[in-house]
Amino acid sequence: MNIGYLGPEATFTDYAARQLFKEAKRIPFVSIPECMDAASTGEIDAAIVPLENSIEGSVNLTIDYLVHETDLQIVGEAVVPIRQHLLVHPDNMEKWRGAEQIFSHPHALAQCHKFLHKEFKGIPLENMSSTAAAAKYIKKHPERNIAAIANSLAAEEYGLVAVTQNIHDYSYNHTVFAVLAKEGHEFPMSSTQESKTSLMITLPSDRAGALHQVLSAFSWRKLNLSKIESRPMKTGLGKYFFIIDINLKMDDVLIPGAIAELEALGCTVKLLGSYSSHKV
Ligand SMILES: O=C(O)C(=O)Cc1ccccc1
Repeated sequence: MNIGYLGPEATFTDYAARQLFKEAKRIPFVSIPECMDAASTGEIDAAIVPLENSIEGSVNLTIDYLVHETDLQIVGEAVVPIRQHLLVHPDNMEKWRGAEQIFSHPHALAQCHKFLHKEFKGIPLENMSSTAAAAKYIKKHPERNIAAIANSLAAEEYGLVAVTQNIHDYSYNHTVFAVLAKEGHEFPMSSTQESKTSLMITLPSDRAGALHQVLSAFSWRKLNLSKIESRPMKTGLGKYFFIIDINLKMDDVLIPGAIAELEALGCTVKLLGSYSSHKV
């Protein structure tokens, strides 16, 4: 089995892939859309990409690409603890406090905002496609006094030194990674914790109380929701769709009943996936 992930080697996504798919061949991609496209075309069996972080919120690129650009479904998710460290080239380990630029994925920079504000005020931050891409760049440029924010796997992989550990601003820092595949793909994944069903819902336009009616379709069936999030439709200001997560695997009665009720209200409903969540 071939699993694509946001690379290069030693990203947090790579760590999630290693934990979930111990036997699979892992293939790195330079961006989330490229990884998802490869799953759509069948080049890989599944894509694993970051979906949501407990400090920074949703990875909008993943949600928007999933909804607007692909036919993929969510077939599983992994919840991974995230520890961010400041990594430098061994040549620079004595002078890292004078680093002139700090590189990382935008989510990682945001997770360490307070640390950066305190220790590196005014120092330029550079967005990279992933934390490991930042670490790889630092490895290639020993002549520059620069640093990356990345994990200990990346420190090992790229021969860097973690000069300050656990620099994320809140000790509870977890990211959810989604496993995406074409409809009908079943994945053997171990240690199931809980089940979820994710729906994308578009409301009928300009109807007072439409969202209230949507929520009541779940509420009177006692369907527990774990997430409701709105994202722009990208067709005009004020036009949004909703992502709703139900804490239950797709069944024969309750969820189909709720979907039928929503459609009768004039909503459009798309199943994004019904899957298991794994704590790794
Ligand atoms: O850049 C990475 O290592 C990723 O896998 C994306 C990411 C970035 C920051 C926190 C969690 C995941």
